[in-house]
Amino acid sequence: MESKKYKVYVDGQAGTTGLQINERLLRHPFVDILKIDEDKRKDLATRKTLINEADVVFLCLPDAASLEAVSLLEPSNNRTKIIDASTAHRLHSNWTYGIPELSTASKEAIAHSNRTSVPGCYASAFILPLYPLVKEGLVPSYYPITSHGISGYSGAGKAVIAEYEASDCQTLYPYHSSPRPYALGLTHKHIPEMQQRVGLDFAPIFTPIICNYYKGLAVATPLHTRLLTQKLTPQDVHSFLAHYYKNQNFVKVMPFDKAKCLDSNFFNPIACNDTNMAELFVFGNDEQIMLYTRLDNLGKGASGAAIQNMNIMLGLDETISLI
Ligand SMILES: NC(=O)C1=CN([C@@H]2O[C@H](COP(=O)(O)OP(=O)(O)OC[C@H]3O[C@@H](n4cnc5c(N)ncnc54)[C@H](OP(=O)(O)O)[C@@H]3O)[C@@H](O)[C@H]2O)C=CC1
Ligand SMILES: CC(=O)N[C@@H](CCC(=O)OP(=O)(O)O)C(=O)O
Repeated sequence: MESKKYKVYVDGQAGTTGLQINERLLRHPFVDILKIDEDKRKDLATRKTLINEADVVFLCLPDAASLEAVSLLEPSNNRTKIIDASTAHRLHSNWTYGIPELSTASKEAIAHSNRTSVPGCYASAFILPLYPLVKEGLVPSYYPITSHGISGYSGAGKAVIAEYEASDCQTLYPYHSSPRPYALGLTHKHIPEMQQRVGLDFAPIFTPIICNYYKGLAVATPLHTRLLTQKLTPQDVHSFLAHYYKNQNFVKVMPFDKAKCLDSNFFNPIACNDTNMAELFVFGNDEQIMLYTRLDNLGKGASGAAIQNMNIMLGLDETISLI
């Protein structure tokens, strides 16, 4: 099976996510990349031909363009598999949500799917520790979750990258040098998938912060131990998560010992950069717990996750071209 070469087209291949997917495809032994000419990147007819010729299509586009790309599939085309990096299909019942580590059923669903949505970068980091805790009833579904995230500026796409990297950035955007909280209307676009995929009764209060470094993301979610369904210490929660994810290639629960996972008492949000890992941490005391996840927003937060999902959808080893 693994000797077959699959034709892969990346729609949006000049964007941040598209370029990163392309890098990983170039070292993938079982794919041939279908290229689009630079001047045809937004030409509907050319995109339609490539989309229908491909075995696998990655959509690395704004939401509206992703919806349009799906509409370009010929009605008779049951062969082409689509992996969408945008927000457009993440809550769609005909699409599979691409976090294979959540359960055996999640991975099976991806393996049998022709349509997979790559989760949001903050959403992946939020869902990974909370999903098993809610599923097992340790965190009640009615818990009023509050969470915050920090991300390098590459998460915001090429227009914002250009702002941060402009030679006159200091003059044009004097506030870009400091961390900038945003989405303070509490309607960040990842909140619906966070709530739905974890199975929370209430939308989490989630606030992200964009910072002046290129990539690397961390999401922190505090819990009061007295609001859990049973008496649990941070160490109990750590042991539970470590057991839950013990067989995963790309999700790792890090040592409970702070001396082993902090950098001189500081949490380092860039330590997963250039990997496809999501690393989970549990901190706290008898009263309060802090869940932390870090990942590369361009790796497990986007392009790495997209390739991992493709590997699973094609029945290949999920780690190909990712380690
Ligand atoms: N950056 C990240 O960390 C993550 C991004 N995502 C999501 O992935 C998607 C892509 O994001 P990102 O790569 O950051 O965005 P970018 O803005 O960097 O790239 C988007 C690309 O899509 C192209 N494009 C826009 N409209 C069309 C169209 N109608 N037809 C063909 N191409 C089009 C753009 O062209 P042009 O170059 O001409 O502008 C650009 O190259 C988004 O939905 C984003 O939310 C998901 C996870 C993480
Ligand atoms: C730093 C930054 O701006 N990050 C982006 C999220 C990146 C991402 O995951 O986008 P998708 O939901 O399209 O996958 C944001 O908050 O909008």
